[in-house]
Amino acid sequence: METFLTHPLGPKMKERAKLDDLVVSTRIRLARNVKDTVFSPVLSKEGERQLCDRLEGRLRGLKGFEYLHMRDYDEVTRQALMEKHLISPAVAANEESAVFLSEDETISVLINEEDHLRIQTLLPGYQVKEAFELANQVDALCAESLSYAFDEQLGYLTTCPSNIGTGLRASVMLHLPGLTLTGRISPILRELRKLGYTIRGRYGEGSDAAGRLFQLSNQRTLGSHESQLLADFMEVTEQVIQAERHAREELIAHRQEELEDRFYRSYGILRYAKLLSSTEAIERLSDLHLASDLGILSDWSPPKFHELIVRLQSGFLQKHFGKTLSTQERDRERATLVRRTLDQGLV
Ligand SMILES: Nc1ncnc2c1ncn2[C@@H]1O[C@H](COP(=O)(O)OP(=O)(O)OP(=O)(O)O)[C@@H](O)[C@H]1O
Repeated sequence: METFLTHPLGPKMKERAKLDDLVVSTRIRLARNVKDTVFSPVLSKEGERQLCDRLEGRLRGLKGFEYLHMRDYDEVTRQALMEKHLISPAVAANEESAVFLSEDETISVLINEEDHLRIQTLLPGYQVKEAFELANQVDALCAESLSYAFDEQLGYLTTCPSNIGTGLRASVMLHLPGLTLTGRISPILRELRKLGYTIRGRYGEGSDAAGRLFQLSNQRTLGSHESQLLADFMEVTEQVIQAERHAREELIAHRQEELEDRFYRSYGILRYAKLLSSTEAIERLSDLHLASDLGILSDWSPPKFHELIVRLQSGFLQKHFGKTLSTQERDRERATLVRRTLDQGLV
C-alpha cells in the first residue's frame, strides 16, 4: 500500500499527455455485477465480506495488481487514496469494500461499490480511446473468472437503472478557467445537461468544482453501442475544449491587464500566505496554471499543477506528516508547502 502514497501522482499520471493543459485526466468505468448474487443495496455487511473474499479468490490471478481491503486501513489512508482518484468516495467510506490496484495506478477494480464490481481506468490528459481499450482488457480478464449478471436484451444489469446496458461511464476532468472567468460556463453546463451529459466536481457526485475543475461524463448507457457512446462523448468534449480555447483568446485580447493583476495577486497570496485552505490554494493555483498557459508566467507545467492539487489535500497532507492535523495545522502546512514549491520552481 505505502508505494501508492509516496507520490501524489502515479508513474503514468506524471507523464505529459495529449491536451493536458486543459484535460487533467480521462477515466473509464464499467459497472458489473456477479450473476446469482443479490445486488449491493440489499447485501448485508456479512454478504459484502463474503463477496470480497470470493472475488479476491477469483481475481487473484490478475498479474501486477495489489489487493487492498478497506478495513485494513485507517480513514486518512483511505482518504488519500480517494484524493488520488484511485478509489471512489463510496469505497473509501465502506470498510467492507476493496480494490485490486495495478502497480502503475492506471487500473482499479473496485469491489462493493454501488455495483459488485466497478472497473476503472485512469490516464493523464485526453485519452478516451486508450482508457476504454484498457478497461475492456481488464473486463475480459475478469470475465474469465466470473459470470456477470447479463440480459440478452438489456445488456449488463446494474444497481442503478441509469447504468444498465453497457455500464459505461466515460469522463474527462477539465480545467475551464476561461469559460468560468468570461461567465460562459453556466449556459454551457445547462446545454450539456440537456444533451444528456453529467457535470460534477473533482470527487464526482455531490462534490463542487473547486479550481474550475469540472468532470464531464455521459449519463446514458443503454441503447447504443459503446463505440457510438464514446464517439458522441468525444465530440461533445472537443466542443467544450474549443469553447474554452476561444474564451482564453478573448480574455487575452480584451482583458489582459485585469488578468495579469489577478495572476499576480494569486501569486502574492500563494507566495506569502501563512494559512491556506485547500479550496483557496486550488483556486489560486488554477490562476497560475492559466497564466502559464497564456504565456504570462513561465515554468508552471500541468504536471506541477496536478501534483500539487493532490499533495495539498487534507488526507495526503496528513499522510505526509504521519499524524492527524487540526484544520489550522493543515492550513499552515499547506501554505508552507506551497511557499517551498514556489521558491524552487517559479520566478
Ligand atoms: N476524469 C476523471 N479523472 C479523475 N478522477 C475521476 C474522473 N472522473 C471521475 N473521477 C473520480 O471517480 C470517482 C467516482 O466519480 P463519479 O461519482 O462521478 O462516477 P461513478 O461512480 O462512475 O458514477 P455513478 O456511481 O454516479 O454511476 C470520484 O472519486 C471521481 O473523482
